Amino acid sequence: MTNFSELGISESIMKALEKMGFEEATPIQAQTIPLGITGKDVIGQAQTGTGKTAAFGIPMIEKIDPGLRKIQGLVVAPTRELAIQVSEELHKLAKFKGVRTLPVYGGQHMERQIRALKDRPHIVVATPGRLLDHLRRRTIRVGDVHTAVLDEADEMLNMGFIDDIRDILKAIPEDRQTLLFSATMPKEIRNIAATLMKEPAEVKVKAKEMTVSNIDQFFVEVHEKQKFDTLTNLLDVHVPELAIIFGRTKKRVDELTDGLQARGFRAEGIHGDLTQGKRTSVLNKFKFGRIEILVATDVAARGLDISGVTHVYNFDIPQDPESYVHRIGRTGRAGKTGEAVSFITPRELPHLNLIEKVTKSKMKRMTPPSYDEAKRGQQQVTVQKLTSTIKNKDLKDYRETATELLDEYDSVTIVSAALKLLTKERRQTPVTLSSVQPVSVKQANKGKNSNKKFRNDNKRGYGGRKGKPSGRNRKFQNKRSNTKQGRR
Ligand SMILES: Nc1ncnc2c1ncn2[C@@H]1O[C@H](COP(=O)(O)OP(=O)(O)OP(=O)(O)O)[C@@H](O)[C@H]1O
Ligand SMILES: [Mg+2]
Repeated sequence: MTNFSELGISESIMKALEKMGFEEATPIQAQTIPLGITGKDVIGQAQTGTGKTAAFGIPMIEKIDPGLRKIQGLVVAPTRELAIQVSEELHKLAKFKGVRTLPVYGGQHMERQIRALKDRPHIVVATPGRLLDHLRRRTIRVGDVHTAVLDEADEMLNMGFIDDIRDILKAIPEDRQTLLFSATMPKEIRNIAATLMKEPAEVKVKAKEMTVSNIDQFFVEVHEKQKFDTLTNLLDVHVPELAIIFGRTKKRVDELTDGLQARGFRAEGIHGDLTQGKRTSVLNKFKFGRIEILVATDVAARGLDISGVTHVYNFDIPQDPESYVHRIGRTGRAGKTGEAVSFITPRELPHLNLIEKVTKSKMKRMTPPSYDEAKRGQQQVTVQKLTSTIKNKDLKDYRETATELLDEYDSVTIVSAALKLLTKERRQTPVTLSSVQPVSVKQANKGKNSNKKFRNDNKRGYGGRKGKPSGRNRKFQNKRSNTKQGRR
């Protein structure tokens, strides 16, 4: 581990790092911050949850002149929630320097956003579609931007976004510094990236596996029709602090959420068809623990940093290995441990092998718990509640009634009744989900080593926009008012 003081960071940021409780630099930070400060273009790749945000944020903030009230740093991120989060992290890092950051994303009121932009932030963190809208309307000026960052660069350069990103970068002065970061960087994307940069230094934090070792990875072989019961049994046995469950489509997410709620779980869904207000409120509820389960499409797969996520379930196995890496990376962050469980139908077993091969990691087979085991899991939760009440609560108001009860019934009967009352018995409400096609290796391999793979993703509502005009010369076209980027 490296001390931040060895990296040439100025005092105001050092103070911020101390306040944030960052004691030592992570490897990607140690390797890219000094390079970034020299002004070099950097492609940075390191596992999920290892602090890439500060790795690109610190060099960018170092170069900002707070006295110049112009946008000097621009970060582009694939989803709205990520833009908000990155902006918040940069704000924390930059506040003692007097550098102001602003997130700019689709689904937010345009007029309000324009007013906020007129307030002259130094750094803007934006989603591509909304950023292009502003560029076209000339409500954002990027002529003074000296540092451009693509967070989740491989996602941003996939076929759904590449033209937008090219247009955005073309609007920024050529002598800029460009920083690209992600946990995954398929070769074909890296080649595209290089065309947008000036002799980039490639920094890849060496790791045997693409996934972090502090995530325990499991798979459960399960027939499609048994998936839902298996999921609720697992949840009862694991008792996650916070869990994210990934489903393949928006409809699937809605159905899963309804089913989980019917069985008494505090779950809500997030996907691109919800209003931005709803998306924000669901995510906030999850962050603050008012719901325990977030059911999501891949809209929540990249970059989101929510502490307390102990479990990730791939209710549907993702199509591409990169998506697997990012999804499970929502747990096991900043050195914490986590558990990931992927549901695989028998026909999908070859796909599991493919993911393991590409990510160079192994998923251990997990035997799904039975309903009885799930019930015992729930009882254990009650027992814990009961014992902590015995230890910590003043029970004197209840003693007299308890003694009376003991005159009438034996103690085991009374305790059993109390346990029954306190235990969340899952109503065995039958839940039926619409059937989905299994993922096949053939399907997933189609377009491997070409960008078609990403085009397929976009058809699934994986980040691209519908009805998007194509062609490179459509710079800031007027027709593009209703942009839908980031909607999954
Ligand atoms: N040096 C550090 N010491 C302690 N915590 C850190 C350090 N750097 C970053 N963190 C914290 O670690 C968490 C993960 O950081 P971050 O979100 O930047 O990871 P990431 O590499 O971008 O992950 P992903 O690939 O999922 O986007 C955050 O909560 C961040 O505040
Ligand atoms: Mg990140």
